[in-house]
Amino acid sequence: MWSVVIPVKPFSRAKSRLAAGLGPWRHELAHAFFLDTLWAVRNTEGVRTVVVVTADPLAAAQTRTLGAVVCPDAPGVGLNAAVRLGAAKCRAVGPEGPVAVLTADLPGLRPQELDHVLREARHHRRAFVADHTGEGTTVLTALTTAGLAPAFGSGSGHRHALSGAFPLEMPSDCGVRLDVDTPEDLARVALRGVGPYTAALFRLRKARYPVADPVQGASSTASS
Ligand SMILES: Nc1nc2c(ncn2[C@@H]2O[C@H](COP(=O)(O)OP(=O)(O)OP(=O)(O)O)[C@@H](O)[C@H]2O)c(=O)[nH]1
Ligand SMILES: C=C(OP(=O)(O)O)C(=O)O
Repeated sequence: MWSVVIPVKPFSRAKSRLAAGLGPWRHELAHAFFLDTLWAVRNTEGVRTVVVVTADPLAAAQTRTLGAVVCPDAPGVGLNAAVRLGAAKCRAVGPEGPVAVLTADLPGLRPQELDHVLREARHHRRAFVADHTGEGTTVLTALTTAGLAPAFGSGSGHRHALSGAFPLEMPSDCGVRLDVDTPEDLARVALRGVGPYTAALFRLRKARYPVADPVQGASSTASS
């Protein structure tokens, strides 16, 4: 059984690369992306413990509501330190076992995809899934929490590979590789299909988002 760590920065500071195209709505999107990621993880067979590392009070409250464990983030220490805090929390709640770290911006993630990734990752001391560009990382796994050695950040896919993590091959258009950083990423994942929270937000705000509406399938256009 797997432990999963999901690091989540405060929604008010999230998705700066979406600012140009989406302005203040990016914070709502970051929130919906997190909920869809957490929902998919919680519905993945073989996942026992989910630890969300965050300083955001709303993310913390909804983490508890969805039956996951909150690990308070230390302000200003950055993503890799947050991942290490989450790994330590997994050890604390125990028992020690395999752990996967997922970014919280995977609104197209499907439980069966993550199940496949975790089954494959079982064969490797350390493994990762590159994002759809091949440059970043959306999932990092290790058979023990001490073995994670996270190196997230720009170009992390190459760093994880160079440090010995096995690259798990997944189609570039599957949800586990479709993290959303830019408006183009948002259009890509919207066309593929998003989880219930992001889909609901699209319907609510579809006049604001210049992307295909995953529910209607039509292209949303600003109506105001
Ligand atoms: N707990 C925690 N999570 C973080 C931190 N920095 C990034 N994350 C999370 O790590 C994942 C990747 O984040 P980034 O793509 O670097 O940041 P972002 O807010 O999604 O996008 P940008 O603002 O455009 O960089 C997301 O799930 C973030 O919420 C941090 O310092 N602490
Ligand atoms: C933190 C990462 O995500 P991004 O590239 O979206 O910053 C990463 O790929 O390691």
